[in-house]
Amino acid sequence: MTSATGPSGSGDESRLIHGANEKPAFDHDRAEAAIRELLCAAGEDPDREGLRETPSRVARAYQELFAGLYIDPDEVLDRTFDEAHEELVLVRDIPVYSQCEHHLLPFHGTAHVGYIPNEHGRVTGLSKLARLADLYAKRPQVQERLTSQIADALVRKLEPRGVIVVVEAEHLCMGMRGVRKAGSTTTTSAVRGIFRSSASSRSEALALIRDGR
Ligand SMILES: Nc1nc2c(ncn2[C@@H]2O[C@H](COP(=O)(O)OP(=O)(O)OP(=O)(O)O)[C@@H](O)[C@H]2O)c(=O)[nH]1
Ligand SMILES: [Zn+2]
Repeated sequence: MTSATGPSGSGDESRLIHGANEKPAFDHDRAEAAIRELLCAAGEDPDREGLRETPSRVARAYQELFAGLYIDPDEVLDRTFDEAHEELVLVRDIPVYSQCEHHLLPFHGTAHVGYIPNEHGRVTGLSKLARLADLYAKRPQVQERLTSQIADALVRKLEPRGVIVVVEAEHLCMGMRGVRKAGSTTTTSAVRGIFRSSASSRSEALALIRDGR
């Protein structure tokens, strides 16, 4: 298992998350022109009937696939509440669809996100863990950074005793091209706090992630 416990990588968000009056947006027209150009580069005729709408359609699709660039992760976790619970909270098998930033091809699989609340019992809604995974996935990504960004956002907002994130994914850039190892999967983990310092806490959480009991 690759352990992604380092800093959150090169995903500098300050470029994209501005103040409320200055919302950055996906440039649909520019993306559309780029896709048209790509089709031309491939020797296709972008004006033939089947392709006529394609540049605009692909631009809309990428707007959706990269939507996570324009959402502030801290806002997703803004609504926290106190609940007297100081044990593990774990959401398993969150489907993730992302794109590797090297080839802009999909990698997809599941994320498992767990944390132990701090002594005040600061927790967030379960759906927010899935929203967090989703928004970081909807960016040009590498799996290691996706994994640690989810963990670091939870550390920032919940100040929990520990966080564990495991992502298992198949990269189509390794399947449909290049080395052509379809079906191979990559597992990455990010552990923070008690899950980093205590091997037994980490093993317990990993067993729950693996078996669900
Ligand atoms: N660590 C990591 N590597 C990734 C991820 N997604 C894709 N890659 C790898 O990024 C690497 C890019 O390698 P390059 O040699 O620059 O590109 P390439 O010639 O297209 O490489 P091949 O895929 O081996 O054909 C490849 O080894 C991919 O498998 C990811 O999430 N994490
Ligand atoms: Zn790739």
